[in-house]
Amino acid sequence: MRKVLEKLALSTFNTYALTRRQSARPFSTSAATLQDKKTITIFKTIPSLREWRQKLATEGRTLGFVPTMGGLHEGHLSLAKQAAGICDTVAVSIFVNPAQFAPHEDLDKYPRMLEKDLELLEATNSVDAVFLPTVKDIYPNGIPLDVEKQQGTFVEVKGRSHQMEGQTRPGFFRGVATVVCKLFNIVQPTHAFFGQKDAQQCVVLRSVISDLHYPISFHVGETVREYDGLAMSSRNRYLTPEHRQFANVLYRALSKGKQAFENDGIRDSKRIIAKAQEVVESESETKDVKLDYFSLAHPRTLEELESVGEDGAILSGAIYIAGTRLIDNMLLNCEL
Ligand SMILES: Nc1ncnc2c1ncn2[C@@H]1O[C@H](COP(=O)(O)OP(=O)(O)OP(=O)(O)O)[C@@H](O)[C@H]1O
Ligand SMILES: CC(C)(CO)[C@@H](O)C(=O)[O-]
Ligand code: BAL
Repeated sequence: MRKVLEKLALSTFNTYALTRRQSARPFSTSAATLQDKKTITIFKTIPSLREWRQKLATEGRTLGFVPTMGGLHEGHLSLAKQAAGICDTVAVSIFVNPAQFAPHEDLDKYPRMLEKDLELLEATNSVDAVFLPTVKDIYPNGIPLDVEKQQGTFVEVKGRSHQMEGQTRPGFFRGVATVVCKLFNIVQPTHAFFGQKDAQQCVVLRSVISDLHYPISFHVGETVREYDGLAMSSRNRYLTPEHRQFANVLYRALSKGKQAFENDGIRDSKRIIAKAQEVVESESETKDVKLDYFSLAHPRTLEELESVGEDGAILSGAIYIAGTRLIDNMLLNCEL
């Protein structure tokens, strides 16, 4: 893999077939298995990706797309595997999108580990193409983090972007919707895959697809969790071993809220949220945990609910553990 990446850095070509380390395979591996092994092609420019995409179109193949910001974990890999189960071909993008970070947020320290990411994707045997655009390609006008200074075209989803995550991160969904539209226009997938962990993002992007008439089927993958319930997230890497020990507090809190709904039949929003709050507040007294918000929202409009009705609800929250922001959610009798 290191050789491949060196080649990638040095070469002036646009696309690269990853050479498979066949010599590292067990002697007993059958010819059929080797033939079935996918070869990942890496695209670093928009024209090279478009050329590949056009060829797929002439062959009438479906294309599943998993946009990511890298720092990959099992959550991302599960989306790639889900895509491979549904689509003929799978593309993953890795692009740390400046437009979704506020000036005070963690753009600079966000995990960047391309070599490891490619190894993980290769091991899934689910991915055909990886797209690695540059910031200049995606934002030809530049992309200052201060929204007031930005130039060019941006996509806003009104009514779904200002609450929950959007209250603390006001420009966040504008940045997400904008980059995802750009990526959709470049990659032209037939199917797109997003994780339930980012529930509001799913609702916002489902609206984008429907409002802007993208001919793309939208799929949501279940949240993949660590052994103790902590939702996998690239930002979990920021946690020290000490903080990691209680980082599942948000999961425990949301589980209490969900239990109140499912086992005790409680429908009143304040009472469900109070159950979750109790858990975080009791730990905040002794540990470096701060609650940002809990929300009980309608699964499509994201309006805050007074009580859970027949459409169900998204119970979600965000906390800070020693300054690291973690989000999670549970679905009460609904789907995204
Ligand atoms: N635990 C998870 N289970 C399933 N999907 C996930 C999980 N974590 C992230 N995803 C999905 O992977 C895609 C790419 O997410 P992203 O690269 O931002 O990773 P992340 O782990 O969510 O990082 P962050 O720390 O920025 O929240 C998104 O659709 C996201 O919802
Ligand atoms: C969808 C996304 C890749 C857009 O940058 C990002 O918000 C993410 O990884 O969830
Ligand atoms: N998965 C969401 C990416 C972000 O927090 O920027």
